[in-house]
This record gives sequence, C-alpha cells and structure tokens, in this order.
Amino acid sequence: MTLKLNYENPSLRGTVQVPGDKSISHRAIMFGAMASGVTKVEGFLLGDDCLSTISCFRKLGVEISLTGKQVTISSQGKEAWKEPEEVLDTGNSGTTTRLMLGILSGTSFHTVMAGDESIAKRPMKRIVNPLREMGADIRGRQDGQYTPLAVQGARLTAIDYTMPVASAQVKSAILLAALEAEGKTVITEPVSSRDHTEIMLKHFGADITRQNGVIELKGGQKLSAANVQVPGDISSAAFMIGAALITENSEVTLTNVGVNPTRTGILDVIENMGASYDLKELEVEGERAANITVRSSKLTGTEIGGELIPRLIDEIPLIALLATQAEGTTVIKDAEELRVKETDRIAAVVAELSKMGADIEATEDGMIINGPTPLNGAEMNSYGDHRLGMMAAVAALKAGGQVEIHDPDCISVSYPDFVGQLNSLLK
Ligand SMILES: O=C(O)C1=C[C@@H](OP(=O)(O)O)[C@@H](O)[C@H](O)C1
Ligand SMILES: C=C(OP(=O)(O)O)C(=O)O
Repeated sequence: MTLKLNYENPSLRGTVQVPGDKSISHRAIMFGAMASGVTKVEGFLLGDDCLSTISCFRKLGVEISLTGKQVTISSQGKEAWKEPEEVLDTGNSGTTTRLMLGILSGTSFHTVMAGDESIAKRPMKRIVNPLREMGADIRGRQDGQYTPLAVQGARLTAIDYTMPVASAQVKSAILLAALEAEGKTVITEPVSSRDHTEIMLKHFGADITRQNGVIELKGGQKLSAANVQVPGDISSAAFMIGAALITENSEVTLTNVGVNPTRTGILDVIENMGASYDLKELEVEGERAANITVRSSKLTGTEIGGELIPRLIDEIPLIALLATQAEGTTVIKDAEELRVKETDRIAAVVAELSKMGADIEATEDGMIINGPTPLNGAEMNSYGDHRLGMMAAVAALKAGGQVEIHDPDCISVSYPDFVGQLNSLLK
C-alpha cells in the first residue's frame, strides 16, 4: 500500500490532542501486571507497539480489558502468572522485547519472545549481558544477540552496573529484574536517559533512589496497583510541532503533552533554531504535562550532540527535516544509536531527504545538513519505521509535488491517526 500526499501552500491551524506517551503506556501495562490489585490506565496509547505489550501479558494469564483509551489490569502479582504455551510476539517493539527480558528473567517458568523482521535485527546483548551477570538464563541467536530469545526463569542476584550506552531500555530491564534479585542493585548512568521507569516504580510503591546519576533499588520489593494518567507523547507531538514550524501562517496548539525533562530535548532544539512557541504547564497527577502552541517560524541551523541526544533520540528524523528548511548548517553528532533503531535511521533519513533535493550527508554518528533547500515531490520509503513514515508525511507539506509514501501503515506503531489529525488542521 502507498499513501499519496499532495499539498499546495498548506497552513495548519487548530488544536490537537496527540495520542498517549508510548514509553509510559508500555510501562503502565507492565507495572500493572507485576503489581497486586487493579490498575486503571487513562489516556493509553492504542498504537501497535503497546498493543503488543498487552498481548504478551495476556498470554502470561494477566486479565487486561480495554475500553477506548482506558485499560484495566487485574493481577495477583507475578507469582500468579502462568507459563505461556505460545511464543510471545513483541511485534515491532524494542521497548516490549527489552523490558520483558528483564521481567521474565526472574520468573519460575520458560518463555520465548520473537517479533518482526526489524526486531530480529536489533541488538539484545546490551540487555542480555547485564541480566546474565545477575544469573539470568537467556538463549538466542548469536549467543543471545538476536531474537527469538528463550528465557528460563532463574534466581537472580543484584549487580553493580555502569551503563556503557545511554539507554532507558537497558536501565529499565535491569531495574525490573532487580526487583526480583537478592541484594541491592546499583546502576550508574553516565548520561541520563528517560526516567519513566524510576518514576513509575515509586508510584507503584517501590523504594528507589537516584543521586548524581547513581540509581539504587533493593530486591524483594512487591509492587501494589496504582492508577496511571498517560500524557500525550512529546515524540508524536514533535511531528505536529515540525509541521507548524515549516508551513506558512500556521498556529497549532497541542494539549496535554508530556514534558518530563528527560524527554524535552526537542523543545531546546527548536528554541535554538529560533522557533516561536509557548508552553503552559498543566496541574496534573502523574508525569508533568503542558499545552504547547507553535507558530510558523524562520529557522536557523544548530548543533546537536552529547547529553542532549538521549533527550531527543526519537525526534532526530524530524529535526533533520527541519534542518533542511533552516538557514545555515545543522550538525547532529553522538547519535550512533540511530543506527540500531527500527531501521538504520541515519542511512534512511539521508537517503529519503536526499531524494527530495535536500543537502544532507551522513556521518558515522549523525548527519550534516545545509539549508534551506526547496523540497521536490518523490517516492519515499518508510522502511517499515513509523518515525520515517511521519517524517515523509511532514516533508510532503513543503514538497513542490506529490509525495508517495510506501508502507505507511507502520505509522500506527506510535500514532495511528497521524495523517487524519494532520489533515484536520489544514486551512
Ligand atoms: O525506554 C523507552 O521507552 C525507550 C527508550 C529509547 O530507546 P533506548 O533505550 O534504546 O535509547 C527510545 O528510543 C525508545 O523509543 C523508547
Ligand atoms: C525506537 C523506538 O521504539 P522501540 O525501541 O520501542 O522499538 C521508537 O519509537 O522510535
């Protein structure tokens, strides 16, 4: 299937509630399944990745019901889970696969996880190695680097671990295994990554501390059910923000967007690029949230690297597109993690934006973009990667001709109605 988009001098005006945060939605299901009691989740993301997480826990015997964006999880804790008779299908979701590895390592039964073609190429040893140090029994292709992965539940012991990559998925998998491990686990994070797991562990009653990049958690703690309000996903909002910035006469308000400081790198970047936007923080329960209003802006190039990268890692395809419309040079560095996402996002972004006439070049750990350049219509590939699909759709707003996106269905991984919502803002 392809999606054909043809816009003529579009302006975007109006208000949109972007769908729920993907990272928080996954964790709400996982924590609800691990806790004893009834957990209600509001504002859940009905994207394919989070639905994969639900389907995995249902196979473990956890009762999960869905009514619109509300999810109810009824569980008697991990002890009540049963050995699944089927393979757990993690679909396209790295977060599901990696966090579940941590959760499943400390059970008393056997499980096998596998996902789609993209998941089969994503590195798992970054998780498997520390979990093995804790005593986990995990087998997989190439000594556990690739799915399918088989986990035989084992008794775990705490570790003292310094993270070699800034990855919330690695940190979270260790923390979730640490709940079952004997002793106190200590994780040192040289560069901070998103902290939704730490926040939610506290919310579900665990005692966890963080000081100067050192996180400590004692094993043997039981979680108790708690309700979760999921704010809108800033990684999804980023595409609407980008669309408003690069089109003429646009003003778009995004309501209830999660603004956890470990996720707001995109706002720092657009500010540096000269964007006009306002942020109004909301008084909400749970994670921080705000209404964000963005207007058409004249952008300038910027430099992005270092500690900023984990705070905007999923927004880089969109930032690259913005850079093609900005005056001057944009340099993105220290982002080699992009090469092991749903696809190699450095190669894919450079290939696709080049087809539209952008002046963009790949480096080992990022890209260099000179702007502004006009963009032409083109046939674009999503590579089955939702972020690439959405980047192409936003690029279509600026294209001088038709943009035809191949395999656009992957967008439903994180933003099922993205194109519908974008078009609803057209004036
Ligand atoms: O923990 C999470 O929910 C996520 C962490 C990030 O991955 P890494 O941990 O690999 O950086 C991010 O890219 C992904 O979309 C979601
Ligand atoms: C990298 C992503 O997700 P995951 O790792 O969960 O597949 C993403 O959503 O951009």
